[in-house]
Amino acid sequence: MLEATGLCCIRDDRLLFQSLDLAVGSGELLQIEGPNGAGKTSLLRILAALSQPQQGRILFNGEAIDSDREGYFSQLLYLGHKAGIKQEMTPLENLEFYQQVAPAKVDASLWQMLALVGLAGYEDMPAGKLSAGQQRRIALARLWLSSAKLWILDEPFTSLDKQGVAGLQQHFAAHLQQGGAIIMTSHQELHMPTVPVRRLMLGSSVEDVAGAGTGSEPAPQQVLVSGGVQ
Ligand SMILES: Nc1ncnc2c1ncn2[C@@H]1O[C@H](COP(=O)(O)OP(=O)(O)OP(=O)(O)O)[C@@H](O)[C@H]1O
Repeated sequence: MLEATGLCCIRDDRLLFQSLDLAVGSGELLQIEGPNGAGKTSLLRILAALSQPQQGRILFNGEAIDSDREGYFSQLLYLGHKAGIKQEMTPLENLEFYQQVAPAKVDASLWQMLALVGLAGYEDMPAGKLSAGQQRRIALARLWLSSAKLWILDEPFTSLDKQGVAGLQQHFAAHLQQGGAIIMTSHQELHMPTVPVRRLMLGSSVEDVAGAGTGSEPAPQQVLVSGGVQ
């Protein structure tokens, strides 16, 4: 579904990764791991076409993502690590807003959707007054509303309680079973026995770009590649 080759990312004069290849197919989950600052969010944003790599190319179903951005975005759901919700609006209004921006056919009502993500009873409270985990649940409701095939998720379990994590993992499994694909970062170990999880580890060492490619030192850091099925 998504295939990236030769990705290089420099941020703030630092080489975060280079020569990075990855691919995720229908029914697959790719977990991107690495210490703080390794470049996980930067990689996700590049894969979601929200920022540009210094080098490399990314294909979605064989087409460069830049060649048909609208087509790509219609198949993509990106959730950043911030909740990305409207604080002054209620959970229900937030979901109505999502539906307007990216209409998708859903069998359940928005009220049922909120109950599904554990927000029954909070439908009418301004989101800004809810806890971090409850706000996160509003954002995650998009995963139940969207018909996008590819999910790119930055730390989706942040602030969720045990039940929230378990419910989300179940929903991941259903999405994969229906032919979807997921690329996500998480510092958490996944407990999804029915799902083959591949892992990509970004390295910890970063190096000043000024020192890279001079021939005097090996290319800096990383790229332990995905592969092992847990
Ligand atoms: N737009 C930007 N401009 C300058 N530097 C940036 C930018 N985005 C990220 N960086 C830097 O790139 C490095 C990697 O950031 P990134 O957020 O990708 O790491 P991460 O692996 O997701 O970290 P964490 O686990 O802490 O969320 C950091 O040092 C950060 O300061």
